[in-house]
Parts: sequence; C-alpha cells; structure tokens
Amino acid sequence: MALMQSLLSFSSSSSSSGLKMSTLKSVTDLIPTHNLPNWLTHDDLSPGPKIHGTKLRVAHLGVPGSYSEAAAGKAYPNSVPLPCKQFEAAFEAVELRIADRAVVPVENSLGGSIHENYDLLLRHRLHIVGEVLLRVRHSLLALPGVRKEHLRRVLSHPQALSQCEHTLTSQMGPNVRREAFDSTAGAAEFVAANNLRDTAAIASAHAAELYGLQVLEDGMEDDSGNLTRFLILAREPFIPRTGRRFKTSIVFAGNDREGPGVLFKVLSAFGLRNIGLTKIESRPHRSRPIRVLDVAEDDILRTAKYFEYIFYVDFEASMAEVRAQNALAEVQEFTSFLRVLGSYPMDI
Ligand SMILES: O=C(O)C(=O)Cc1ccccc1
Repeated sequence: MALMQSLLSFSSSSSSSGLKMSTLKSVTDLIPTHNLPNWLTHDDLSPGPKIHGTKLRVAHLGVPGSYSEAAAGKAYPNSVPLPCKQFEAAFEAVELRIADRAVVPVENSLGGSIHENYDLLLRHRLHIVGEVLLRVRHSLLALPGVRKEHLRRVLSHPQALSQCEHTLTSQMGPNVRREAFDSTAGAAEFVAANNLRDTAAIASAHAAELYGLQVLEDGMEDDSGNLTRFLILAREPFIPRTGRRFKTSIVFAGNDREGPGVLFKVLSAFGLRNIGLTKIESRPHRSRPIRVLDVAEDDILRTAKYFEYIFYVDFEASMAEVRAQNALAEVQEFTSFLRVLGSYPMDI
C-alpha cells in the first residue's frame, strides 16, 4: 500500500512537471532516483495496528470508559476508538468503512450470551477475525458527597445490571429501581451531566475518573471471576493457518429432511474427528419459527410441531486444517444454510 501511495503521488507530481503518460515505456522510466518510493516493510503487510499508514479505527459500544472500549484497546493498543450508541452502529461503521474493526461482546460468565450480537452477526456480512477476553470489574458510582442511602435509582447497561443483580439487592434493598442505559459509561456520564443526586451508575472505576464521580462500592459483580468475551469483526476474513490455536465460528440451520435430529448429526461430525466444541448457542429461526412434521406413533399418524432454530457453534480448529474442512463438508449435508463466521486465533 505504501508503494501504491508513493506511486500515485509520484504520478500526479510527474504530470504537473509536464510529462505525458503516453510517452512513458514503463513505470521505471518514471521514477527518478531522488523520488523512489519507500521500501515496503513488514508493518505495511501484516494486519497490525496500522492500516494504509494511519491508525486502525475500532468501533465499539459506549462513550469513553465503557468495557467495550477497554476490550478494543486490549486488542489494538494503538488504535483510534470509535464510540457507537448501539451495537448495530458498530457493525455498520465497519461495513460503511468508517471503522476498520468492531469489537462487540458476545458472552459473559455471569450474564450468559448477548443474543443481540448473535443476531447481528447473522444479519451483517462481517467476519470474525479475533476474540478478546476481558475481566470486568463493576463499581457503584455516584456524585461526590452522595451516600448509598440517598439512592433511589441505578442506571447501567442491561448486561452490567444482570451481572450485579444479587449484590445490588443485598446492598441497596428492594426499593432502588434498576434502569437500562445504552452503556455503562454512558450511564456514568448521564448521572454526572445531569447532577443526579438520587441516582447511581454501575460502570468501571475508569468511567468514575473520566466523569468526576466517586466510587461508592467496588466489586459489584456477583462473581469475582466475571469475564466477558468480545469478538473482533472486520470486512475481510483472517487467513487461517495451522500451528497456532485457532477457533472457528459457524452458523447453520437444519434442512427439511433432518428434523430434530440435525443437532446430533452436526455435533458428531466434529466429535468423530476429535474436534472440541467451545460453545453452542441457538436462536429462533425468524423466517421459519415452527416446523410441522407428521410422526407415526403406535401406528397412528400424528402432527408434531417443533420450534426451528439457527445454531451457532464454535469449534477448536482452524479452517486450514483438513479435519475441519471435512467436518464442514459433512455438516453441509444436514443443513439448509451454513456460514463460516470466521476462523481466528484464540485469546489464551
Ligand atoms: O456498557 C458497556 O460498557 C459495554 O461495553 C457493554 C458491556 C456491559 C457489561 C459487560 C461487558 C460489556
């Protein structure tokens, strides 16, 4: 890319000096030694924190101080964060080339899966190129001078509220309302900007510093090992390799022939090849929520109704491995659609 840019800038400067392209025999004719393009370096070619010579722009949920911003910074320390109001805006930012990557949470050790992002993975055409595990420590934040007994309301992202549910009840009693906010850091900013003395936010200690709030209580999460897994999304896939620990994420729906047996068949395609599964998630099949099947029971034909699902599976292998390719070839026989969402290095 550096070479391309240098050539492009060179050709425009050469035309201004009056050289006509038609008179040139080759590009080397054009390059006077004092204007040689820079050498291509490893940095120009490897997917690192720089793209096109500028810093990588990483879209994430929430204003500065959000956990998604922290995950984006962990994945790409020298990147430019691009705060988004909703998860979908982060997906769109990458699609529209406003951002180079999006970092979105998909599961948490306490709150479980973040279904919205599973649905967005299916609706958008981005590739998973990596994952980040982040230890999430929640704090109860309020304006300076406010005490716990003044509080009537706690604002935060629904994920954070659910991760602190028991601690909130035991510390604040039943009379404190929980209200959902776009992001944890957004809730902290809102409390500060509106001078709310009866309202606290659940957010990071970093958000407290940014918005001038005090930490009333640390470690609000219901379990001290609270961990969130984020996915890194890009327009182009990561080229899978062998020799490094890779994960592959797929999504599929069963075909008309298989009925409720599809999941067993798909999982055995991996099991028989010794490929470990790290995650399975199901979501309702929106365009075909119910399937009606005729089943014989005691020689009587009855009609059975099943919910139809879309399944998301993560397995521990790279798409560069033959056993993974064979497993997917087999899975394809049982499915009406199958998409590889990405094959990417594991965060270990
Ligand atoms: O609201 C945030 O700060 C987020 O990034 C979403 C979130 C909330 C709780 C845990 C992980 C991510």
